[in-house]
Amino acid sequence: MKHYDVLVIGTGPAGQKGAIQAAKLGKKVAIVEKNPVLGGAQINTGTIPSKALREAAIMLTGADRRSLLGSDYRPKRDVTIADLVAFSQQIIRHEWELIRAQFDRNHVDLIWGRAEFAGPNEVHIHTPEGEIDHVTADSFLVAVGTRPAKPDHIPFNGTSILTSDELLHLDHIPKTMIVVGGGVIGSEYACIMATLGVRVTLVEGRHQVLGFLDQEIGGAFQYFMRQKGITLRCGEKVESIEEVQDEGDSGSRTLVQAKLESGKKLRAEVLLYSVGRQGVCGKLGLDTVGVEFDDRERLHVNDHYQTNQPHVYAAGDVIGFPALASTSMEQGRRAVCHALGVCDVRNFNTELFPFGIYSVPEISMVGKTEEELTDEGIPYESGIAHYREIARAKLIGDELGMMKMLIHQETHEILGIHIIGAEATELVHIGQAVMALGGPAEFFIDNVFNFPTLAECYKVAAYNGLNKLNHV
Ligand SMILES: Cc1cc2nc3c(=O)[nH]c(=O)nc-3n(C[C@H](O)[C@H](O)[C@H](O)COP(=O)(O)OP(=O)(O)OC[C@H]3O[C@@H](n4cnc5c(N)ncnc54)[C@H](O)[C@@H]3O)c2cc1C
Ligand SMILES: NC(=O)c1ccc[n+]([C@@H]2O[C@H](COP(=O)([O-])OP(=O)(O)OC[C@H]3O[C@@H](n4cnc5c(N)ncnc54)[C@H](O)[C@@H]3O)[C@@H](O)[C@H]2O)c1
Repeated sequence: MKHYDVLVIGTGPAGQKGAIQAAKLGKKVAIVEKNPVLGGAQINTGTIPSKALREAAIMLTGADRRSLLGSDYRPKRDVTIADLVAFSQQIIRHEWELIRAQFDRNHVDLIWGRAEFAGPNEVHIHTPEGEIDHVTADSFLVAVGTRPAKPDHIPFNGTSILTSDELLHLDHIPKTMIVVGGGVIGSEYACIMATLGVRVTLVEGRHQVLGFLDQEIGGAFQYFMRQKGITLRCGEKVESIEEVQDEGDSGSRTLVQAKLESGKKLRAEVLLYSVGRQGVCGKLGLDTVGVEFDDRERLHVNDHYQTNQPHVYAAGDVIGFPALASTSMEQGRRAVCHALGVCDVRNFNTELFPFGIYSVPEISMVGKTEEELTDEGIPYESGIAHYREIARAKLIGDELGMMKMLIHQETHEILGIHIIGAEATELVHIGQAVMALGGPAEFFIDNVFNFPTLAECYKVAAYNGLNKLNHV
């Protein structure tokens, strides 16, 4: 039986970075993967394919540069989602090779198969050949991710009633689509599909899509969604979903019907069900170690990513919020550092996690929203930069975007950066760095930015906010 210092379960971003960190510390480490491919949701079903689809849709339609192309630019209809996703296959293959090479270079043993605990320090690996490998380790990192929630009462069929994983295999671009759930997945895919000319209706149980956004940005986003032709049904819940025969002018065809609790009936060719994700801990044999999970099969951990059994660590989506590729990587690395007694890992300020939403337009934020600052009684002023005032934004044809900088009224410390528009997810890191280093808004006044760049927004927003504070 092979023994390791650390055994990692799952090759998504949390597992990968945890395994590499253990190897860099000179430990004997193995990583187990049950799927025939490396990289988890980040590479195969989530981040990379959805972003590739978005880029392809934008390239095809010029959607983020409408003011240059004109608003009636539409893609050809004979392109399929699978064609668009094919664009991502090259990137995905490259990522597989990169991960594989990293494991090889760092002497991480890669074991293919499904891992299941058989005791406090023992794991059984059910290999693709139908055998069981027995492995022991001193510490474990559980990084098994999540899967789309698929409640029993929804008649998923993989062709017209779909999860976000299945959407990637759609063999045509539908004319109409219902999206259930206005979280990050629902909002991103609603925008991508609307960009491709699909008539989208989005149903969200709460009164706003992406409810965690600063309300002004959220309001602007909903306005842009409607401008793209998306019908928003907020504050509405889906009661039932079924396939029905529709007798239209062009003959009989099968459609999906969603009945809302309010009694409304919506019909479309395709329905995406994206109301959150579900853990996969049930089949991990965690009872044999005494590790508990909640009713959504997620693990609870302490600040060091330890479960209730100190030698079993967990990181990534399996531990819940914020459930991002970006944060999962860092959690995996930190968990392993703690397991191996490395305690001098530098500041990890969870208050400064950035959020990047790859909708059309892009949205990104770091720090507090206006609503949070008001609730917490922190006095602030807001500085706004509209993209239409920025030369670079005009050059690239985005005159609708905006940046909002929230500035402490007394100390002028930056409390939050909120951006909607082209390159928002890149731009936010300038603000994040200044916030992390405690710089005041005046930094942006004194700093010289390249011209023309979108980064100039920082100067304009800082002037706007500080002028308001000085009653100019
Ligand atoms: C559509 C979509 C878009 C997204 N876009 C973004 C984005 O733009 N930015 C961002 O930061 N995040 C994004 N995310 C989230 C991101 O993909 C996840 O946060 C991230 O992949 C989680 O990493 P992880 O390592 O925890 O788990 P995963 O990536 O889910 O990997 C878990 C791995 O564990 C394996 N595994 C499970 N059980 C076992 C077992 N018993 N034995 C062996 N192996 C096992 C699985 O096969 C899988 O390979 C997106 C997600 C989705 C679904
Ligand atoms: N850019 C990114 O960082 C990115 C992109 C995609 C996904 N992700 C991650 O993937 C995870 C899953 O995303 P998600 O969007 O599936 O889940 P989510 O939990 O973010 O959103 C689900 C939404 O569905 C709504 N909802 C629930 N039940 C409903 C019902 N019956 N009818 C109507 N609405 C209902 C909820 O109010 C919520 O707004 C998230 O943790 C997210 O962080 C991140």
